Amino acid sequence: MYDLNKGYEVAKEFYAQYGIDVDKAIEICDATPISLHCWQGDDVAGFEKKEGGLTGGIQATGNYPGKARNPQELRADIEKAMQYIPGVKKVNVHANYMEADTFVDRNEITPENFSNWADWAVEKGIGLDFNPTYFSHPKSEVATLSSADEDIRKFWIEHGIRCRQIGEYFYKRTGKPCVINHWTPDGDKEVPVDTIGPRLRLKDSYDQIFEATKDVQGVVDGIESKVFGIGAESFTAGSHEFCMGYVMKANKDHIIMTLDTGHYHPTEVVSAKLASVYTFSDSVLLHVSRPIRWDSDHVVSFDDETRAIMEELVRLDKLQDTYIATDFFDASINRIVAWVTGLRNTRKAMLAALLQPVAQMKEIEAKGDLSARLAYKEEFKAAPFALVWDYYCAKENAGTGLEWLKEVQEYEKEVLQNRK
Ligand SMILES: C[C@H](O)[C@H](O)[C@@H](O)C(=O)CO
Ligand SMILES: [Mn+2]
Repeated sequence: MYDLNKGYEVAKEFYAQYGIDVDKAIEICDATPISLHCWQGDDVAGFEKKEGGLTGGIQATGNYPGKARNPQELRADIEKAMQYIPGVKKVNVHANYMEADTFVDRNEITPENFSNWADWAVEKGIGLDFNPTYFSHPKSEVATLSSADEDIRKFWIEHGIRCRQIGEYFYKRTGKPCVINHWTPDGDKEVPVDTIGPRLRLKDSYDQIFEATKDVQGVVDGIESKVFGIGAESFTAGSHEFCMGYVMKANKDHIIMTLDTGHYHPTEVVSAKLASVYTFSDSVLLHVSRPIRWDSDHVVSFDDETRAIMEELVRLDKLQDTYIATDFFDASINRIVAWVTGLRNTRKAMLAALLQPVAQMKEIEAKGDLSARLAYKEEFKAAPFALVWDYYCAKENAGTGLEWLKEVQEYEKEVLQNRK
């Protein structure tokens, strides 16, 4: 390993030329929570005592050995991954990761089914986020909250209500707000003749869920849209326009938009949407993913779009108002490597964005000096933030360079390979 302190001093000198306070950037980056999604650890399978695969138009492809088979293994793997991810973290749990000795259906889950998650989070001093699971269930085959079958719709409304109660339980146990993401895969292979009926029912279902739980405390609710899913290529009830309309009309602080980086047409980017949403909303839930040609949920990369999202949040001064969560599931590689890589890249993009002279660049733009604006933007693409990143990781004891990889590979040999 090279001399990290020396590297850090050089980087500080570089950034000082532009009036950038590197220590401050690290401090802000470190304090901004990222919510680690539990479902990378077992390919979205969950722990319900039932048979059946992943549905809802999403897919975890690959068959890499060693996935978590029970909640204890999953939490141990998450702990291992968190060791190598610097900064404040939360853990994002899906409703199908409930625990019980016997089968408990989705409309019957209670906080008790998540008490082990809460005990663990309290012990670790972390917050928990939550998600209703409106898929991988016989009653989700046609539709859930937008179903024309009133019994089915009621079943899922009850699931949504219970999820908000569990969110409040997480808040009360951890003392940290619980961010719930509401996503339903409801859609159609062909464009239906009636395109408004499912939306009116979906709206009514969300209204009923929020009305029945209006006294719930400490919960923030993201409404997530999607352009299409496998088997629902032509129509989704929860389209972007629907979800944006719902959030804006609800006009409630706790109901916000979820922007998932894989949920738009391939040429649309979330970085270009943030300012418009923030014109009308005070906060946003971000699902950081990496779509390759479709919502493939590849591991987050330190790529142009992830960097652009973080740059935009910093430039809008909205980093603190944005709930940042990861959402990907790669079953073709070591799942802990997937988590560590994706979350480190998310954090690294945040740090790189914080190491830019935003005030100066805004001033230059306001003066109309568009040539200088371009020169500044380009200059910071190759600025020495990696030296700051390495120093930060070392300071946080989160593994510098690829040190962490060796340790995860050892864990694979000692623990994951024994899982048959
Ligand atoms: C498993 C999650 O609920 C899911 O990834 C959701 O957030 C989503 O993005 C579906 O495409
Ligand atoms: Mn998502």
